[in-house]
Amino acid sequence: MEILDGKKVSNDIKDEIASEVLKMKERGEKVPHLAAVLVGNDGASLTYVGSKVRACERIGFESTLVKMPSTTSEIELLTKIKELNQNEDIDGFIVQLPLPPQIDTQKVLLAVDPDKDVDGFHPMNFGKMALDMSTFIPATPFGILELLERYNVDTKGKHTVVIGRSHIVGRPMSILMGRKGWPGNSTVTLTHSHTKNITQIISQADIVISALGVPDFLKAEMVKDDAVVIDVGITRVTDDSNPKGYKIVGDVDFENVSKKASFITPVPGGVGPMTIAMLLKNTLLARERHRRDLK
Ligand SMILES: Nc1nc(=O)c2c([nH]1)NC[C@@H]1CN(c3ccc(C(=O)N[C@@H](CCC(=O)O)C(=O)O)cc3)C=[N+]21
Repeated sequence: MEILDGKKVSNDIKDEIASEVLKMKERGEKVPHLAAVLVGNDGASLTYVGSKVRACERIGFESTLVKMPSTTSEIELLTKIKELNQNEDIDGFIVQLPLPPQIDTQKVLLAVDPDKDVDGFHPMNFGKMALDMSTFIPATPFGILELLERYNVDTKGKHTVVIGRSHIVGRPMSILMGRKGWPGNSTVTLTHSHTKNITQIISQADIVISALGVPDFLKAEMVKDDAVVIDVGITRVTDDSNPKGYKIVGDVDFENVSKKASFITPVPGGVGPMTIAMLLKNTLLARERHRRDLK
């Protein structure tokens, strides 16, 4: 069994981006600028956005954190998005999800300028992704592809089973794994809460990507020998022995599944850190495109 070490690979990627930023500075160019909008003060969201801003600082990006109260109206958020769309200095921005219930998430995602949509959540970018056009690929699926690539995991002709059909992980992942090229050329089954005989389907998978959010869902008995197991789950559970008072657990019973798997991602230290690295990569891409457009 080999661990797909997202912590290490994400650090490699951040180093690569940092050296690109250095070259930009040497050429006297503007460095990439990422903005993040956080509505409300959900604990997990604060942690993630904080990690994104810290990562920007580490690699030499400019970053802006826009904090708005949980009582923010849809109009107020849409106005802020318009501002960010028009702000020439900002290359890319994200609106951290989930949003409070008074705000229609679909309206918000549609309002983001597709050229600044480094999350890849705008329908235009989602469509381009499905059609193999150059675009921003959502950071979590992008991170999983990058891990598979850097560890030379063979995906051609393999049966990939994706568990969960969320718009930000499961659905795009199912599309990406079936695309031409590598990592791709996989035969994909997208499973969800209405899937019949899900355990039987999972047992046939060469590659399992679990994006469910149910701790310990995936057990060793459910996976084939030598399966590749990607754990996208990130559930916080209380843990009094941890100074933070909680720990992060994935969907996979790592201790037992790892004995059977050929490759496996840990939680923490797997897909999570990759998500942040690929958001930065998309922001670098946005900066480069933006610069070319200005010429
Ligand atoms: N517009 C938007 N874009 C997102 O990309 C987005 C979002 N909204 N909403 C929430 C999810 C979740 N997400 C994570 C990012 C990093 C870790 C991460 O770094 N996890 C660490 C642990 C971090 C911890 O200690 O909490 C790890 O797995 O090792 C996890 C999850 C991005 N998301």
